[in-house]
Amino acid sequence: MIPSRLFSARPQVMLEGVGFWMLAARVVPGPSCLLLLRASPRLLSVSCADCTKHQEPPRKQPLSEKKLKQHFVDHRRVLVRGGHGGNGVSCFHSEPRKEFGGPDGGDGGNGGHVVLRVDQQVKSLSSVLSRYQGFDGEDGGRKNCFGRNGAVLYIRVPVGTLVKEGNEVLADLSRPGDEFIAAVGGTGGKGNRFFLANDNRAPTTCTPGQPGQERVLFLELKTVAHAGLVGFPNAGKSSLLRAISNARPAVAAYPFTTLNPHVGIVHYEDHQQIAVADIPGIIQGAHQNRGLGLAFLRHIERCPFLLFLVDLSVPEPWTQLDDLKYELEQYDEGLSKRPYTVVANKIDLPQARARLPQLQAHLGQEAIALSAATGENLEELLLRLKELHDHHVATELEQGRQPLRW
Ligand SMILES: Nc1nc2c(ncn2[C@@H]2O[C@H](COP(=O)(O)OP(=O)(O)OP(=O)(O)O)[C@@H](O)[C@H]2O)c(=O)[nH]1
Ligand SMILES: [Mg+2]
Repeated sequence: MIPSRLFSARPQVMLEGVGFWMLAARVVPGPSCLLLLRASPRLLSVSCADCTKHQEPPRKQPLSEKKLKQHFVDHRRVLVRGGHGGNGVSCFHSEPRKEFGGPDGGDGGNGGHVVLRVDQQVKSLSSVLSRYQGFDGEDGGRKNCFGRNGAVLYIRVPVGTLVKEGNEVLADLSRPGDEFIAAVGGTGGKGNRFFLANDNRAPTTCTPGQPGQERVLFLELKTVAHAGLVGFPNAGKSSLLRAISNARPAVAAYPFTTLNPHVGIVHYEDHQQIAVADIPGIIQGAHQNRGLGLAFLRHIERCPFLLFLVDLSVPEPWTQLDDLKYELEQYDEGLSKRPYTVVANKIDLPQARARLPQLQAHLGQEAIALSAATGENLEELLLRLKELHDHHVATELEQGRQPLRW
């Protein structure tokens, strides 16, 4: 028996449906409004007060897959340069009756660092520019005035950004709020006051500010999620993600509809959130660059557990699992050995339902049979997802690591 209060994915979907019907009822013009429209065409431009009062502001349309594709960037080459240090100043204090007041040139301020900072609101590297120049430090001034330090320049990057210089990995920004100093600001120069010594009471020396550090970094995004959805094209990965989460990847009856990874969050009643990543479909021979190749598999490298989605509507569906595992192994050894569960989709189709016992027999294990389209048996998947998540949390804590939190 499955406790119905454990998760809230279906009620949410139903609530959305209720919202839609309420909205539809409101925008239908009332009879008085129709009368007005028929009576005088000139009144058409004047909206009915009754209707406008209840009309809701137009909702923001979700981005289509095509637009997301334009905006989704998962690697970037960036030139970063720290701010230049301010120059030290050489000058002497002088006032009436104190003609030789000594050196009073202040130091220049330090140049500002350029810092990469993880921001959960940022979903891709598309907002990252190709070059960044940090803020310069201010020059020193008279009367021992020190220049102001350059402010830190923050570059906002998504969770899961890998920072590389050449082949060396410098940082792995996998948690919200993580920061990495990409380029250090130059130090400020010294004013002549700094060089005052017993044997030199009137130094004229001052030093210029140092240029900031400059380097070329390669940023690579590896999506961070708890579960990775792996399956052949058209298996229904995006449909399933839409059914269990608030993500809205495009769904269509042709292969390779999804070209970029999408992350959806499954909300449970105990406020637990599990992130599920839908990645483009894999086909046989993907490791030889067939289909979309395997480059996008980096997006499931960070998923501690996997959901293998098998399409029951095609003959011999069990071969899909072997092929998927093989391709994953080709990409990264051990990837297919992560904790996983097999999900058999499209159970609503009669021929698919008939293949289920055969699939179970071939796999030698239970597969979760469901329908992403009708929502049948989604509860079992949600429970299994929670189990996998709890297991992941327990093993991470056992090994003294912090489990991934969303
Ligand atoms: N009958 C039935 N059709 C489904 C079900 N799930 C998905 N489909 C259909 O299968 C087709 C492919 O669905 P998608 O969700 O786009 O499949 P995908 O795995 O994301 O495909 P790619 O993005 O190309 O890899 C669509 O026409 C869906 O309507 C299901 O449970 N039952
Ligand atoms: Mg898809």
